[in-house]
Amino acid sequence: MTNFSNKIKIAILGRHQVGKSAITVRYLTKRFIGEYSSAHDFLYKHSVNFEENHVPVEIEILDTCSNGCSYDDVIRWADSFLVIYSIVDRDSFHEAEKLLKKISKLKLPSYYTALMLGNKNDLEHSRTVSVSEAQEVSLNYNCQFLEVSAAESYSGVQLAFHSLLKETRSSQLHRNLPIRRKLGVNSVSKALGNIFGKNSKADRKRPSLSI
Ligand SMILES: Nc1nc2c(ncn2[C@@H]2O[C@H](COP(=O)(O)OP(=O)(O)OP(=O)(O)O)[C@@H](O)[C@H]2O)c(=O)[nH]1
Repeated sequence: MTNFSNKIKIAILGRHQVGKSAITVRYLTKRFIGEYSSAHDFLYKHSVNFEENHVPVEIEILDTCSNGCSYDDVIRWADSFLVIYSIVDRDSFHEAEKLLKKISKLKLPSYYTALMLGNKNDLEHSRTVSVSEAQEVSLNYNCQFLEVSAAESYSGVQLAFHSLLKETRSSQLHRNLPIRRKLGVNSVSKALGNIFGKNSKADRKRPSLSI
């Protein structure tokens, strides 16, 4: 049995007015609320079932208020990050990229997961950030990418949170496996050997794939 913490800490980051609170509250209550007080950070504690085995996982979501703070403490605190920009605000996209850069520097060498989320895609007519450039940034920082509208769709917001949570969960599980059970080079090589028949008598002369 593993004895690691059954908790995931998510930080919601992004420029002011991109919809950080709208997305957080939409996920937690399924409702879209147009205006929020944004003078303080809010920490929400919640229990969710997003895995096939239906074991509830404790999550903490920190909805930050973008008051010009550096976020350093928040970045050190969190295991995973929802980095939000608005598809109608280019500055917020550049800020999301800067935040991903900062997270990757501050979290090294520890593992973290991140999802870059373009919000307000109901405002397609005013779009200033294309999907392809956002995809490129997400590839550069090895994070997931999605676009949603907190105003129009609960399911998109739920998908974003659950994709992030699933990735975070599987990385936690993998890191807590005993070393000999992790899929190392040897076991990858062995698995490929099985697939390509390296170990079967009939195929011994087949060129083997070495890693
Ligand atoms: N059209 C549209 N408006 C949205 C959407 N999500 C949020 N908004 C609006 O955007 C504004 C900012 O939303 P907030 O959730 O307060 O944004 P925030 O990032 O938490 O703001 P700060 O705390 O000030 O940084 C509000 O007027 C929301 O109603 C969306 O998906 N579509």
